[in-house]
Amino acid sequence: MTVTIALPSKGRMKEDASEIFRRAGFGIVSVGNDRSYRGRVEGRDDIEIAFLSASEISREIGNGTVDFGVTGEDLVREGLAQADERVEFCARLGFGHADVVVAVPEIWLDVETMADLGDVAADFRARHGRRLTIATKYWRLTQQFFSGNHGIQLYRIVESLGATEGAPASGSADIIVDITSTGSTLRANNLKILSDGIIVRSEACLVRARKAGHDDDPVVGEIIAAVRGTL
Ligand SMILES: Nc1ncnc2c1ncn2[C@@H]1O[C@H](COP(=O)(O)OP(=O)(O)OP(=O)(O)O)[C@@H](O)[C@H]1O
Ligand SMILES: O=P(O)(O)OC[C@H]1O[C@H](OP(=O)(O)OP(=O)(O)O)[C@H](O)[C@@H]1O
Repeated sequence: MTVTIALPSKGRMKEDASEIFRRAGFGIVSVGNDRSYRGRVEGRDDIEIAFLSASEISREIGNGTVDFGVTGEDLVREGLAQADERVEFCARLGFGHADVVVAVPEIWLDVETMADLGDVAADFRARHGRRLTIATKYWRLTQQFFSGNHGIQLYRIVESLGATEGAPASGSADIIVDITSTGSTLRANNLKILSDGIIVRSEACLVRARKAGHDDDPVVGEIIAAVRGTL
């Protein structure tokens, strides 16, 4: 069987992902020209490389079109329901660190925790005539965290595909759920992270699609061991 590995084709994780595989002994080359979305491993005809965006990689691992991928844990958990049943996080790769967090305006002095936010959400309609609104592109993670983990049901998600941190100041939402790494975008927008408001501490991971054939495939085990050996 040929094992397919999906690697980021662009963006912040591209170079680091290829470098991990090079250190693991898998030298990756593009097939065709530099802009090609297919690659191979030097000296190996049993491994194929697919270059995709980080978010596409989580989807393709989820539906089993590829065997392995390198992408952020946040994207896998957002993209797939019951992620741990469908994929295995084989290794945390030490780059692409970012946290998915709940952040509220700094001037909400009485709101430091999710419990405080639950109180605000419960009173919000009586005070403002509408539900608390959350700007995010992380729908699934937000619903799981608010409704599942914290029993907060009274809120509305407004989809934000960019400049999410600007939503509270512009009035398009009250609070946000978004990714942060240095924290400077949150600070610049006068937002603070709730003390128990970290939803996922993400980094780039080697992720495997759980497929029946993998148990008997020595190449699958070889790839996991070689990548772990670089860390
Ligand atoms: N400062 C950061 N901002 C956003 N994402 C970051 C940051 N640092 C690390 N990441 C991680 O990078 C991944 C997103 O990477 P990138 O933006 O390159 O891909 P993408 O979402 O697939 O791109 P596109 O939306 O253009 O398809 C996520 O897993 C995220 O956690
Ligand atoms: O905590 P910080 O270090 O400030 O990083 C967080 C910011 O970085 C990302 O945006 P970026 O401009 O990198 O691009 P993106 O929205 O395309 O991911 C992300 O969406 C946040 O807005």
